[in-house]
Amino acid sequence: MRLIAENLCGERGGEQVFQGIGFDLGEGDALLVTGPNGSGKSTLLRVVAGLLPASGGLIRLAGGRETFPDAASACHYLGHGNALKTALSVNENLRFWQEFAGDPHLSVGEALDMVGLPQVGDLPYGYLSTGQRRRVSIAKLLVSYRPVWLLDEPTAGLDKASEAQFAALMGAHLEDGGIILAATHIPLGLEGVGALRMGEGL
Ligand SMILES: Nc1ncnc2c1ncn2[C@@H]1O[C@H](COP(=O)(O)OP(=O)(O)OP(=O)(O)O)[C@@H](O)[C@H]1O
Repeated sequence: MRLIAENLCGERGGEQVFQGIGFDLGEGDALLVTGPNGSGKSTLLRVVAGLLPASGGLIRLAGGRETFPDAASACHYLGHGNALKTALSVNENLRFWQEFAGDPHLSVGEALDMVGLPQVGDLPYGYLSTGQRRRVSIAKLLVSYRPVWLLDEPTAGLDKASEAQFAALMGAHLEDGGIILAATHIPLGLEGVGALRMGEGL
């Protein structure tokens, strides 16, 4: 399977934010999207996730169409917000997302182990610290299978140990043939990955 963007353009509030974006990512590939604030990194990820329409060009999958009818259906999207309910327990939140997304992968307990939070499942999500909340959000990537991970500043709020743990999870996803498209201001601890610089040439 490949994730391909061809001459992709995006806009916000009727204003062109980026244009002419192209990439071709195969199994095991990661692309880091960098650029100044407001250059369109989040907009690009939201277009790929199908949350915003492209204003030009296209995003498509090559291969894997029998399982995933379009690019968005092959993606997990980790945005700035964690999309978890403060009043529900951590387990309830993750069970919701597993049922909603389908394609169960790791169990909720296994996913919490993988993000180093084996003991918090029964706590209300709202009791957790900022970094712990981000780690639960990362666990969402693990409870259902999607080959493409779209990550918007995924390490925001993580301490150094959690950053390293997440780098290992991303590395394992790539080794398993996954694809990562990540917007970030800081290195994510992945080696040999591509780079896309936004905010130049508009
Ligand atoms: N909901 C919105 N309505 C209108 N304009 C928006 C909206 N969200 C973002 N924009 C504008 O779109 C442009 C790109 O924003 P975007 O969030 O994609 O940038 P970014 O590169 O991810 O920035 P940052 O590094 O600050 O996260 C900015 O000029 C921003 O003001």
